[in-house]
Amino acid sequence: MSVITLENVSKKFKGNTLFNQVNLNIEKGRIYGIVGPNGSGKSVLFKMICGFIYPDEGNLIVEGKLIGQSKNRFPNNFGIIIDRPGYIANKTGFQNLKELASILGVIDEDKIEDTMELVGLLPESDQKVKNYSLGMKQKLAIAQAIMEDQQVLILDEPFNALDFDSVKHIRKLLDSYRQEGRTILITSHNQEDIDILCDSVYRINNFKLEKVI
Ligand SMILES: Nc1ncnc2c1ncn2[C@@H]1O[C@H](COP(=O)(O)OP(=O)(O)OP(=O)(O)O)[C@@H](O)[C@H]1O
Repeated sequence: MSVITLENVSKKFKGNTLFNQVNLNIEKGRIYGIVGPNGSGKSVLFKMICGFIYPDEGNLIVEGKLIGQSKNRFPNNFGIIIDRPGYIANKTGFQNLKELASILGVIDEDKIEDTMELVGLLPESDQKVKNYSLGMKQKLAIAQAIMEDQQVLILDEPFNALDFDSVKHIRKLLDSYRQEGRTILITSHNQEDIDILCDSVYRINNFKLEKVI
């Protein structure tokens, strides 16, 4: 079953072409890797898929709905890491996640605590996010992306700043999500992450997505 479809999607910024007539089909229950050099458009691709920016041409269809129309500006139920999330620096990790969880109101405090433990953060810690290390901030980003059991995860560099054991742990977690039937898109500059996790890999090349695996 196709979860995300790109049909002839093109995108330019100030005359600089990033994507030209790109087609892509993302199937449920698989992990996809998007690779390419710095500045090739990986984050822009993810932002288009999430409805944060719109293609100049072409269609983006998520679960059968055309993204960008008034009622479907953003896909529902995506867990997203793109760029650095805007945390409230003076609050703890738990308080930040609680604020985010209050938007949809579908999870309780126990679920937030469980998710924090799952990614390797201490829910009861009174440490404010402004004093978090880079790796801890990354774990908090992962926690917000998964805490509501989001069925599609769009993860731009999810392993950034994580230590070796944490990388192994998060890889296992993503693998278990795939087995549950969730769909995951990741970028990584670490080829090992891509090789270990991904069922399909696409490289941005010549303004297209070239299938590598
Ligand atoms: N809102 C924007 N306005 C103008 N140019 C933009 C905008 N967003 C991205 N770009 C440009 O698009 C290009 C692709 O950026 P993008 O962040 O997608 O690269 P990337 O492949 O994710 O790179 P990296 O590997 O460094 O993370 C860059 O040249 C960037 O400057």
